[in-house]
This record gives sequence, C-alpha cells and structure tokens, in this order.
Amino acid sequence: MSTDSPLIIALDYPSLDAALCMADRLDPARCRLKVGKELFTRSGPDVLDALHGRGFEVFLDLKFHDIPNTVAGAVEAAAEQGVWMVNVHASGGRRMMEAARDRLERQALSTRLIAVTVLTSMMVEDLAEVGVSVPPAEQVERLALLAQESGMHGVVCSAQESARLNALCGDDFLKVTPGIRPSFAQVGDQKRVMTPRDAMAAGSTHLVVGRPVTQAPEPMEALAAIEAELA
Ligand SMILES: O=C(O)c1cc(=O)[nH]c(=O)n1[C@@H]1O[C@H](COP(=O)(O)O)[C@@H](O)[C@H]1O
Repeated sequence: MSTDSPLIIALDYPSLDAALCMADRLDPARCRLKVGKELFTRSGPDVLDALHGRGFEVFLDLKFHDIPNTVAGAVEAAAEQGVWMVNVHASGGRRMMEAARDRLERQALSTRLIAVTVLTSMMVEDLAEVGVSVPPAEQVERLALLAQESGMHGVVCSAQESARLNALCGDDFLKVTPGIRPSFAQVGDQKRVMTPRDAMAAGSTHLVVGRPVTQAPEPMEALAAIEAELA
C-alpha cells in the first residue's frame, strides 16, 4: 500500500516479534515504517517481508558507509528486497554516493536513495572531536549539496536545517527529518529537535518519529495527535 503521509515510524526494537507487535497496532494507510540497525541485525530480511506483507512501505535505515563498490552492492541488495527508501552516509563521499546511485539506475530499481548529513544527536563539540571545525548547520549544508550533486534523492537532516536546505537544494529534494518531538513528548537523547508542525512548515518532506509513538500507551492515538498537530 502506498501512502501520502509524511510520517515514518521508527521500529527500534530488539526482536522481530516486538517489531511486528507494534506494526500490527499501526495503519499502513497513515504511516510508513523505518527498520534500523538493531532490528535488521537480529531479524534479517524476514522483517521486510513481514512488513511488506502487512502493506507497509519500508525505509531501511542501515546508513551504509564503506568503499564505493561495497556500498553499491548493499544498496542494490536492499532495493531488490523492495524497500521504499534506503540510506548511506554523505560523509562517505561523492564516489561512494555516485556508485550507489549508478547501481540502482543500472538495475532500474526505483528505491529512493538518501544520504545522512549530520546526525541529530551531534552538536558542535561532537563534530569538533571528529575533526570537523564548523557548526552542524554548515556541515549539513556542505553534505546536502554534495549529496544532491552525487544524485541522491534527498537527505536525512534535522528539521532545524530544512528551511535552509529548501532554499539551497529546492522543494523536490527530500528532507527526511528525525528528532521530531510533538508537544506531548519528551526530548530524551535527541539534541536538534522540532515539533511536527514546525518541521513541515520549515520544509521537511518526511518526519521520522520513534518513541513518541512507539512508547505511547496507544500508538494510533499518538499518531492521530501528531496528524492533528499537522492539520
Ligand atoms: O537516520 C535516521 O533515521 C536518524 C538520523 C539522525 O540523525 N537521527 C536519528 O534519530 N535518526 C533515527 O530516527 C529515529 C528517532 O527516534 P526517536 O528519537 O525515538 O523519535 C531513530 O530510529 C534514529 O536512529
């Protein structure tokens, strides 16, 4: 099933059973699902089959970062399993991103390919420790432009950077933004956060929401509350 909802719910669970338990409480007409490293490492492709079988479109969030040939192969493998979206780290560089894009094009695979800019958990001092001496916003701009030039469909960034990236890269360039905190939710370990409404107003095209929905007593009620904040 295809949906026009901007919401992508992060299924950050340690087992297939726990993930499917949550998926069964959600509606594929009103959200997509994101499968990340922990769940995929434990369950393997079974989780993708199970979610596709339930009608969900899936963002496989494995943030590939390796030499170009290895990343191209990994992206092809993900796309062959029918995922809606897959991602790489933009800091892997132009040749890595181009190799991944070329592989999808050559195989006529329509999976969206996006690049992570600067993780939403990182602040200026974290970047400094890894040798990046510019503020997060500046590094995000640099990596987003590089990602666009390298043929990515969009980027993962904080919603705080969406407006600037809209101006730099245009509306069609996807801005997939985690660090979303509805008015009813706790910030937790995220640093660069925004509410769903502010994030969409800033130009985000998709909102990644995890714990505010998955740890709510009634996940569909939390999702409906986010939809209401967006209306
Ligand atoms: O690529 C991601 O999805 C991602 C990138 C990023 O910079 N920050 C970030 O939080 N994420 C993911 O977005 C989700 C956020 O979950 P919550 O903080 O529970 O809403 C998690 O699955 C993170 O792995």
